[in-house]
Amino acid sequence: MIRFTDVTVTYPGGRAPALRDVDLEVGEGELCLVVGPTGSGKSTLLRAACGLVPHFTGGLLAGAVTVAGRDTRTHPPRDLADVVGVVLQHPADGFVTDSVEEELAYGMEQLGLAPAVMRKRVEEVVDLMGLSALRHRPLGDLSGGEQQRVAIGAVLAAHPRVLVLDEPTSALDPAAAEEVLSALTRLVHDLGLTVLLAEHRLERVVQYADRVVLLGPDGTVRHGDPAPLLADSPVAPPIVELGRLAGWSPLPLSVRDARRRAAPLRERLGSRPVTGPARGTRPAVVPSGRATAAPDPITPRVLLEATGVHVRHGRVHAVRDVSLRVAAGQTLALMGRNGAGKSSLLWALQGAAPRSAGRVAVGADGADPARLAPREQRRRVALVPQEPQVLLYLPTVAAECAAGDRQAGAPAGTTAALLGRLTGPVPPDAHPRDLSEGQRLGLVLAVQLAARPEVLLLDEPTRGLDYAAKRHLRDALAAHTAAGGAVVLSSHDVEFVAECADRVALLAEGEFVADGTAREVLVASPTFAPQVARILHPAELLTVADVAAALAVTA
Ligand SMILES: Nc1ncnc2c1ncn2[C@@H]1O[C@H](COP(=O)(O)OP(=O)(O)OP(=O)(O)O)[C@@H](O)[C@H]1O
Ligand SMILES: Nc1ncnc2c1ncn2[C@@H]1O[C@H](COP(=O)(O)OP(=O)(O)OP(=O)(O)O)[C@@H](O)[C@H]1O
Repeated sequence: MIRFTDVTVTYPGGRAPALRDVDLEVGEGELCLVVGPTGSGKSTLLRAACGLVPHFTGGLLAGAVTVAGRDTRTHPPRDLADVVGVVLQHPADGFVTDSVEEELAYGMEQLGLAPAVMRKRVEEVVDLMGLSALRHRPLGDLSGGEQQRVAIGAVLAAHPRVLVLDEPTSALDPAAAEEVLSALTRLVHDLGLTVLLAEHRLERVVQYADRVVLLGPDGTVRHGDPAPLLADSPVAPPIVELGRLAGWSPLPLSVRDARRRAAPLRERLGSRPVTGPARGTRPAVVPSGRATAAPDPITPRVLLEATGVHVRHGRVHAVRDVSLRVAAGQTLALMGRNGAGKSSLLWALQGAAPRSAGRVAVGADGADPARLAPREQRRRVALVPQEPQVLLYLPTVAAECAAGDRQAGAPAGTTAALLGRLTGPVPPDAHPRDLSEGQRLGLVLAVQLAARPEVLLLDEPTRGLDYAAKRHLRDALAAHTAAGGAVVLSSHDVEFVAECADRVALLAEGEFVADGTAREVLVASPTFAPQVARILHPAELLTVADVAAALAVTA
């Protein structure tokens, strides 16, 4: 269905090809998963499969790509629209209408389908993607995850034979991701849909894949059955890392298979009570209606305190009467369904979003961040938003890094060094617009980390980041809190939260419904438990590092 013949892609100004000598055939009815480190060329491969490379991105494509027998050199994307549906990394950029229902119908209108057919198909995707509560909403008002689901629904409504999806679950909560992936798998199995899908959170998708395409750092690819390919892959989900630690062969890729293999390991761990390191014993959420108590003298300095915060967007009450307190040294993760109010709360804490009620105080003098001068505000509380590119405005990576150093009063090279640690080498003369998703996020994170604000707020900070980059980010955040800062992050990435948060608070419909140590909240949750906790339950371990440490103790 999709064929790459000896394909090499070179971008203008690129020092090396982004893809090199790729030969690949994806058969009809196959779900093919594209994996690889940050910036390794996954999006380039996907864009080549639907003709966007080189027709829209520029650059040079040598070799040939055919989709359903059509050569992309002679068939630009508009000539492929009847067979290929595409959702790229920023679904909102692809929206062409104003409301959810219009967007679901738009692709079909372009194909000239009869109104009765369109009507029926809109109902089908509303059910398939769980969009009934959103169908009359304006697109501009949707949360990140809501947008992602609408974008996937809109391409499915046109009944493509091939679906190209770039990180389709990156903004989805774990339950929504599972629903969307099962729906896609049904279409693959029952209707022969062909799916080419790139994803960093392999723990979410690998069990659905028929085949994996693994990109190397030099643009070359290997492909084959998922388990043998992942056995020595540099990018591997926790289940594979655990399998490697336990010496399982062949590697199980689903939690169910791993649980079957893990009985001896559970027994070994079960010989004494095992829990991971105790982190985050200090509550962050202040129960509703209770005045926040004055911190006692041994409590670390409170850096941010919110009391009774309420955020409304028109008729939507996104955050309701939320109180929380974040102290120096603390990393608090906000989790919850798509649309639960996490981004709205983060913007309210930073001061940019209008609060309809409540108070936010930062720093020793308890100043409201919304009233501080920009420079002082940035020193006390900084936010990396869900769409981080909005903070980038200079023409090169080097210029952004230099501005970051200047703003932070940090020695020259500080921001660039942080960026290099997070995502590996990034060409300094590249335009930020031309970076891969993970490289661009890495750049914004580096600028904000270099500035060392007292409180760092991060909205979904792992999109586009591979496992190594996430470990570096975890270490950078740990260094930030060890130096007396605090971090509040919102994330659907349960594995990342398990690695780095000491406290987790769950939001539902704008209110806190749970607050506890990462272990208390994650281990017990059917939705938010990381892979290791699911496989080794009842041992209360969250990460592969926790398991290694527990085994060392039991040895
Ligand atoms: N339009 C462009 N012009 C120049 N270089 C580009 C362009 N798009 C991507 N690149 C470069 O090509 C390389 C591969 O980028 P690509 O976006 O395909 O990676 P990726 O594997 O999808 O990354 P991520 O995991 O961060 O999404 C990167 O080094 C990137 O900087
Ligand atoms: N500008 C807006 N106008 C109207 N409603 C909005 C606006 N922004 C957000 N909302 C709604 O407020 C609610 C909370 O949105 P928010 O973006 O805070 O959720 P979230 O928990 O961050 O979601 P996600 O996990 O999908 O990013 C959602 O129902 C969303 O549709």
